[in-house]
Amino acid sequence: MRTPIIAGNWKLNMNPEQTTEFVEAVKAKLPDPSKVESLICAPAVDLDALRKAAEGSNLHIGAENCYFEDEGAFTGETSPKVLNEMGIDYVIIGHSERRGYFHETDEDINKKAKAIFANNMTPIICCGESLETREANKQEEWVVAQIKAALEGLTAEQVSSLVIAYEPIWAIGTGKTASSDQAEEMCKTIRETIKDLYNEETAENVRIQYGGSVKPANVKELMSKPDIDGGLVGGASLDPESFLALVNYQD
Ligand SMILES: O=C[C@H](O)COP(=O)(O)O
Repeated sequence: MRTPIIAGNWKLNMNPEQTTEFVEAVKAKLPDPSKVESLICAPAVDLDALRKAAEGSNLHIGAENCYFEDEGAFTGETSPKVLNEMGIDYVIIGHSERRGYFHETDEDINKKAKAIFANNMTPIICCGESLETREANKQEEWVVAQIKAALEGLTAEQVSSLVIAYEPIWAIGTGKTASSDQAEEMCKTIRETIKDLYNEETAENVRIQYGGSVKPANVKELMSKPDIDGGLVGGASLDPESFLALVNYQD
């Protein structure tokens, strides 16, 4: 049985003071973690404040990116080793904004996934097609290729424990959500791909989120789909009331 996971991705928003205020506002009202896992992924500069504020609560904490080397001459990068030492649980990798603006490749994403596992954290691997790819009806082959490349060389045990976020680029920050049927269709395809690459047990264990204009008004409908195990939420995760409505969607 997969535990749903609702994650906020704050992107380049919030400072340490706002982070502390946000956590203070939500931490007593988060759902039982056996029912829904609540997670905030924050900019690296806010992670220390996030960890301190979330201590003793049901809030998991994540980073939005990391490098694939633990240390060395890599100016400006974030070490997965240090993220683990800081008590970070999850790291988002392969977000379309990283792929697009920062030229992150499938190969980088695969190396990052391995580095995150080597440092005892869990990757959230993002995938998703552009509007152009969807209009050409090539979205399945696109996403399947991204998944195969990201998982290259990972064990069934590792894949069972990780999270995949399907985020169609045309639905991110646009207010245009994929329909719950479109989201389900791709999440099912991803699960079938993992079954083909590994086995049924691994496919049943892996958690797959949908991301792209998820908000309190549509979360319940999306979460009612059998292959959607959570949401990766940008804009609607920045407000404490909205975040609480998302994580408490079962109430
Ligand atoms: O990682 C989150 C996604 O990019 C979705 O962002 P959004 O909820 O603002 O559309």
